[in-house]
Amino acid sequence: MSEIVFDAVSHDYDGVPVLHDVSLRLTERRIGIVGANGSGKSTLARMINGLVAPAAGSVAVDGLDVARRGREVRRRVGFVFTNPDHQIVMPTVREDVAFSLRKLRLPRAESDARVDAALDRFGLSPLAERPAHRLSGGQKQLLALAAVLVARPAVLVADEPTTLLDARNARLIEEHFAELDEQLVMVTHRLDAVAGFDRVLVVDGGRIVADDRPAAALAAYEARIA
Ligand SMILES: Nc1ncnc2c1ncn2[C@@H]1O[C@H](COP(=O)(O)OP(=O)(O)OP(=O)(O)O)[C@@H](O)[C@H]1O
Repeated sequence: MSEIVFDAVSHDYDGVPVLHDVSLRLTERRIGIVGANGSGKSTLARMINGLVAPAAGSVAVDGLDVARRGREVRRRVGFVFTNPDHQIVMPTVREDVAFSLRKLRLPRAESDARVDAALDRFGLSPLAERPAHRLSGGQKQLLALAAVLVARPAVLVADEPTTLLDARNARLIEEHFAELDEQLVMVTHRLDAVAGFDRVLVVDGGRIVADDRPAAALAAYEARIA
């Protein structure tokens, strides 16, 4: 597994503090981040691949400082957004998955094989030639996942990947996440989704207020919101 290290990280947006002196070392395979709206979860998640640069402190992935070695870090860390429309960039499903490989300059046959395998892994092969923007919400999120994982990141960060989905699709996507071999850091409001994870962080007011195995962390969270 990769080692994700937050060292004394604080952050503010336009002078409004949102994270306060967060230090963490994340090495587990499946890590959940839960907490109230506006508590700082997305900001924390986005720092792992440099979408947000900390105002103070530093974040490193496998010893690579995210602020200085962003390109290398982003090769290791894939990111899945809440809204898949924000990351679908090509007209068809197949083209969108293939687009993720463009920078790797792989031989055509290898690139085709990897795209086929990624489509197959998420049940998208029958939709390969369909316009990506006409997929259902659940299918779009599967496409976003396929398009990120085809590049073989070591770590996947997902920021509320099921929030826009109906209950059935949310469960389907969560099942896919649960089966991933890649290291996963997932922000979610669906507490059931992280119950089987290795570690759960509870964020409140920009601080990590619980950091434990799921049962203990979720009990601490529920006690706070009761
Ligand atoms: N780009 C931004 N500019 C200004 N303020 C921001 C920005 N992004 C987030 N914030 C603010 O920072 C705080 C933390 O936001 P963040 O998105 O990290 O929280 P969150 O825990 O993920 O919330 P939610 O569960 O609602 O998605 C909030 O008060 C939010 O309004």
